[in-house]
Amino acid sequence: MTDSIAHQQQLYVADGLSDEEIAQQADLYGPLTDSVRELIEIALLTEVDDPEVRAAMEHIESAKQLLRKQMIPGPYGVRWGASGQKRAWGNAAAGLRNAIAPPLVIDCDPDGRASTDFHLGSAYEGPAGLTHGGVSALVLDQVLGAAAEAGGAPGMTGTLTLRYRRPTPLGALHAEARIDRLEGVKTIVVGHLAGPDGVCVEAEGVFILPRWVRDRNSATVSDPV
Ligand SMILES: CCCCCCCC/C=C\CCCCCCCC(=O)SCCNC(=O)CCNC(=O)[C@H](O)C(C)(C)COP(=O)(O)OP(=O)(O)OC[C@H]1O[C@@H](n2cnc3c(N)ncnc32)[C@H](O)[C@@H]1OP(=O)(O)O
Repeated sequence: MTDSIAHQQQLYVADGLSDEEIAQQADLYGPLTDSVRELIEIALLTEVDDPEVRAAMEHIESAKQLLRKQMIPGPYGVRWGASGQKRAWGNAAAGLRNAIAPPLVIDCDPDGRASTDFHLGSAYEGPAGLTHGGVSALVLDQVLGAAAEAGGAPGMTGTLTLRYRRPTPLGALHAEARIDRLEGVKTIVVGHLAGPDGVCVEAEGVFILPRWVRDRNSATVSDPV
């Protein structure tokens, strides 16, 4: 096994937190993330002058110093609490603690479907006034991956194919996906991203459970993990 796979495995952690402790953490850090996300948008659009910018930067510096006092070494990884509740809070598309994430709140169905209504602000701009194509890919990767996982056939993205049919506006958007078929260890998922005028991006993804997980799942209990 390579060092990078061993490192990756260590970032999937069962930390045994109770649902109550998880809710407390979500209540504490969720609003912090929302506030930082808002700050990104404000920093992008503000037109205040020199003194205000300098004063704001001093406040931001103080906040950074406060928050830096105690930190996990990072990255956040994926964690499970005592009840099996999963926290991918560092996830770039959906992480509760990631201010870069729009964030996506994804509804999942065990029949292998996932959907989300979300909002992209000015921070996700590509062409003038429109959503960046890479951000559309980020959203679709996550939603298609969530459908695969919801249907009990999770995996990492092996291939993601996109067709950008019409420009994607910023603002209120919708994405959805469903498992199309299983081919051995591959889960093929289809989906799309839509704006108010209809489908903007169509997607097909091939999700594959990595070999190291497949090997572990097929190991007997007496085998070392
Ligand atoms: C403790 C729990 C652990 C959980 C583990 C994770 C599950 C995730 C669960 C939930 C996710 C929720 C949502 C997330 C959404 C976002 C996802 C991302 O952003 S993922 C980041 C971007 N993707 C990568 O970085 C992949 C990098 N590539 C790899 O790691 C490998 O290449 C991988 C896993 C894709 C395939 O490696 P192999 O060693 O398992 O593959 P081989 O055994 O050689 O092939 C198996 C079959 O797959 C085909 N295949 C291999 N690579 C393919 C590819 N790139 N595209 C299409 N098919 C491929 C092969 O032809 C073969 O097919 P034939 O069985 O013969 O029909």
